[in-house]
Amino acid sequence: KGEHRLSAVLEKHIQNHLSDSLQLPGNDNTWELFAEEGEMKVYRKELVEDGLICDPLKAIHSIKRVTAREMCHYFWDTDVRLEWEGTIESFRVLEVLDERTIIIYQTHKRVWPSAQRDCLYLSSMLKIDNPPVTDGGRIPHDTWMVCNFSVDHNDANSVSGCVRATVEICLICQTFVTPPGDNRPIDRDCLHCEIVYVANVNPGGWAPASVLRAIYKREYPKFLRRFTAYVQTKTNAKEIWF
Ligand SMILES: O=S(=O)(CCO)c1ccc(-c2ccc(C3CCCC3)c([C@@H]3C[C@@H]3c3ccccn3)c2)cc1
Repeated sequence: KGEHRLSAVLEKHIQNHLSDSLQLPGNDNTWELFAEEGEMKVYRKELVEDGLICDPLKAIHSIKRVTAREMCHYFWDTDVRLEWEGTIESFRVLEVLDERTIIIYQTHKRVWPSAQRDCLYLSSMLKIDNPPVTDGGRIPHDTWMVCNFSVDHNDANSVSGCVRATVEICLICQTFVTPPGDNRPIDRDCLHCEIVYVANVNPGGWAPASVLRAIYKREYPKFLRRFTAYVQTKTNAKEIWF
């Protein structure tokens, strides 16, 4: 695993997510369930910082026939980003820190009446070796994570007029395998992946609370629905990638 100038700060973000993002929101009453579709449950908290809506979001979901590595790979890999991400207008990889850690500058489609937003963040994908066992004590086959958090960078000649939003986002995925029994090979029907997606987005500048909360309410469930369906389709005919 490559060491780079941001390895230490990345490690801190990873440890924070492993300790708090894996806490399932159903267990405590601080999270409000605001969208539910089948296995997908989306929770939020109301949080205002300096007058800006920074509502933390946490989603849990169970996706059949895919592995944690496949989910994280397609979430992290910028080659396919525009195939599933519907809210970004453009993005550029500014720097490659190692084979699974990059720095991205992206602009989001403008949401009237607020100004257009851009984001500048480090994105890293990694395998968690000693996986934290979620409650219920079931043992995952393996655990992968993608961590996206805002950083500074000189080369981000930002699009004029954009307000810089800051993000702290994490996707943690665990593969569960139900052996088919009597020595049959494992196929995709034996797999499912349980994910926790957390997103803390600070819009970086004023926008009407009602507009932002409407965006969050619409965009997050849409993103989770669209992205998970994308990975199921993309991997369906492929060899299982643990
Ligand atoms: O999971 S990721 O890493 C995937 C890589 O793109 C990620 C997700 C979302 C954001 C994000 C950044 C800024 C804003 C702005 C727009 C107006 C004011 C806030 C939003 C708003 C919430 C809407 C949104 C929600 C879900 C998905 C996309 N958009 C979201 C960034 C990264």
